[in-house]
Amino acid sequence: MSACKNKKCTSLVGVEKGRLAVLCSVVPNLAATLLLALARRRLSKRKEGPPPLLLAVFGPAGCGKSSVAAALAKRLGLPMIEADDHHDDAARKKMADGFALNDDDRAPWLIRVRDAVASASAKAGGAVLACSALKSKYRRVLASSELTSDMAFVYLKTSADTLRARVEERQKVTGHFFPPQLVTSQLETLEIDDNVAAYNTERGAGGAKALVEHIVADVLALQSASSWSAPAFYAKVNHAVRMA
Ligand SMILES: Nc1ncnc2c1ncn2[C@@H]1O[C@H](COP(=O)(O)OP(=O)(O)OP(=O)(O)O)[C@@H](O)[C@H]1O
Ligand SMILES: O=C(O)[C@H](O)[C@@H](O)[C@H](O)[C@H](O)CO
Repeated sequence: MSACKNKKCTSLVGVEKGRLAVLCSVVPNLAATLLLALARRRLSKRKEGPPPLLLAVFGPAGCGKSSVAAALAKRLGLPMIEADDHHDDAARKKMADGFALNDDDRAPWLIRVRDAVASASAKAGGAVLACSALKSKYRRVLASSELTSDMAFVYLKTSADTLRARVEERQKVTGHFFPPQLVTSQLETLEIDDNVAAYNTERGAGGAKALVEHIVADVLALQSASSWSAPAFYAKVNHAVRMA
């Protein structure tokens, strides 16, 4: 049996080298045909409409991600996904008992959250997520499926004192499971890189409501110029303090 002579084909084979070589000997130019079909599918998907608007509001406990994500979702007419709803009982108990989650605890949870966002976004053409997503690699997991790859990350920058005060107050008032003593570990775990749009939650008057309007204005400005994308969003906000 002769091996496939198509150069593109040899670059495609990888795992299925043997089987694809056999197929290519039967169907001439199979690899080129497959590549063309794939490119056409991608193109037709893009032509169907604007890319989904996927925002992930993230940061340590108490930064306001649940409040801000809920208001953003309402304002933008999109579903909201709350990552806390996807923690299993063991993880909730661990945190309630005063122990921080580690990478292993968070790994399956991040996949569940990613998949929930993907399915909500596929139905609604976008979604707003509230998720701690403290490390860069956690954010990469959230954006790791085809349907979530356009996810834009909104970081709510908040001082340690404010975080502690908000989490303490919330626990007193609502009996929320997350204890204030875990705020330190949240801050130690937090990693901020260039792939985020950072908003300061403590500057200016108007609290969470005004903050949401700033975020919406930035997003809509890019959308109305047909230039919405996560990198364009980061460049526009560029870590600037938006609550001046
Ligand atoms: N910008 C803000 N200004 C003042 N208070 C705020 C602001 N954002 C949120 N809060 C208050 O802080 C508390 C924590 O907010 P929220 O539950 O939204 O935070 P979170 O980041 O989702 O926390 P967690 O991840 O622990 O659930 C709430 O009582 C909320 O009303
Ligand atoms: O990654 C984590 O450590 C968790 O997601 C926490 O951030 C909590 O669930 C949340 O803050 C409580 O609401």
